[in-house]
Amino acid sequence: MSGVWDAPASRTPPRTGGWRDGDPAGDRLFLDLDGPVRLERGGVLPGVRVAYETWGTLTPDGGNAVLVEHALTGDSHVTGPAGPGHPTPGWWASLVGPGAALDTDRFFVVCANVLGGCQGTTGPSSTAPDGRPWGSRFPEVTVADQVLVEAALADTLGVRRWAAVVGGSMGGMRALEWAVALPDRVAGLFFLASGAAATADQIGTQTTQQAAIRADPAWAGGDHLPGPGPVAGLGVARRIAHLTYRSAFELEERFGQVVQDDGRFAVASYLDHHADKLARRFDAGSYVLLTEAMNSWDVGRGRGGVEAALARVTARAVVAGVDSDRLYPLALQQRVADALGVPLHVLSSPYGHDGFLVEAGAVGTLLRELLDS
Ligand SMILES: CC(=O)SCCNC(=O)CCNC(=O)[C@H](O)C(C)(C)COP(=O)(O)OP(=O)(O)OC[C@H]1O[C@@H](n2cnc3c(N)ncnc32)[C@H](O)[C@@H]1OP(=O)(O)O
Ligand SMILES: N[C@@H](CCO)C(=O)O
Repeated sequence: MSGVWDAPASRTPPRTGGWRDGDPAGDRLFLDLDGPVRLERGGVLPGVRVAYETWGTLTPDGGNAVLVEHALTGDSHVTGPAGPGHPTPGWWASLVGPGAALDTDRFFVVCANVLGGCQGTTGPSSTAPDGRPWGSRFPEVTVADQVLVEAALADTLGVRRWAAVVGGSMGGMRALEWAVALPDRVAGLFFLASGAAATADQIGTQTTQQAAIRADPAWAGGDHLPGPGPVAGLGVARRIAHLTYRSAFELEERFGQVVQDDGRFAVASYLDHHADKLARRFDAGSYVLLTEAMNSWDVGRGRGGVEAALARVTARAVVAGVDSDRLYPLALQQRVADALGVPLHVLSSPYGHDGFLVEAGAVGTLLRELLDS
């Protein structure tokens, strides 16, 4: 397996939590992992900080834990209002809580900001040992590296085997990597709107988004000065990405050729809005790093190919996709379902790839199916 931890976690927090930063209103917990952390592509990090949140209570045997994996611009905040450390309200807010699909009366739910992210876990905007941001010096990371960091978190929390690992989109990649790399630690797998390996179409749109960021003079080769940074480039990247996240049908129904009073096409105004919102809350360095991790995603790398890798999975699996998803079309989930010998669940939705976030009710029904089986 790629990526090796040379040292155990430097802190052993109590089972239901780690240490908090100075903000008493913050609901994130933190774990510091000592390095050196050797990454799949050859880079080394001297240590990694992991920001995470938990809901519910871990049972003494550690068997009721569910790991939720966020997507590209998500973070640890699955549920709850926006607040310190998480600029958006919970992205699957209705799915976690007492009586919810991820029922916190039964399950201990965990979500961590991904390695390379910008909401508390070590990433390009974090401070390197020399006191300056990592910036362009941050090493390339892969999905396998991200899962190994999460495995160290699981060890520290006292979770030997997850009741389920759950994720959509980029989160689905980490969920699948968990089930393949560490099959004895995953009892249930929920794989949604994702694929087993990056497609040329995904790599094409993601490298185009990266080019938009790099074309912004404020990118400064990945070492932008403190301040807003390459917000214009990041905004263009988000506009391109957001179009891939929604369906042509939905955009046509909502916006058509309508021109607003301010002279902008309504659809352009909508994309401007999403661009502005992301540029205010997300680091361009993390955006480039994480899209590159997605570009290099191939669960079959070094394992004899996708089907051979998926043959390692022992978890009960629920595999689902969205019928209008043009970025992660159903054929990608069908391949995973076939290899795992399970049916493909198709969510019917006009919202395209973002259906994995918007159609929370249907997602919850499938989650219950997995967790109650
Ligand atoms: C797994 C993860 O964690 S990924 C992170 C998820 N969160 C994000 O990506 C945050 C960005 N938001 C989104 O991507 C989407 O809003 C989703 C997927 C979360 C939800 O989708 P929807 O509920 O369908 O929202 P939609 O895409 O219609 O956007 C609504 C916003 O567009 C704005 N909007 C709609 N039409 C227009 C227009 N013509 N001009 C300007 N703004 C417009 C609305 O005012 C609303 O703004 P607000 O979000 O600031 O309140
Ligand atoms: N809206 C999601 C889509 C990517 O899966 C995000 O920004 O993370």
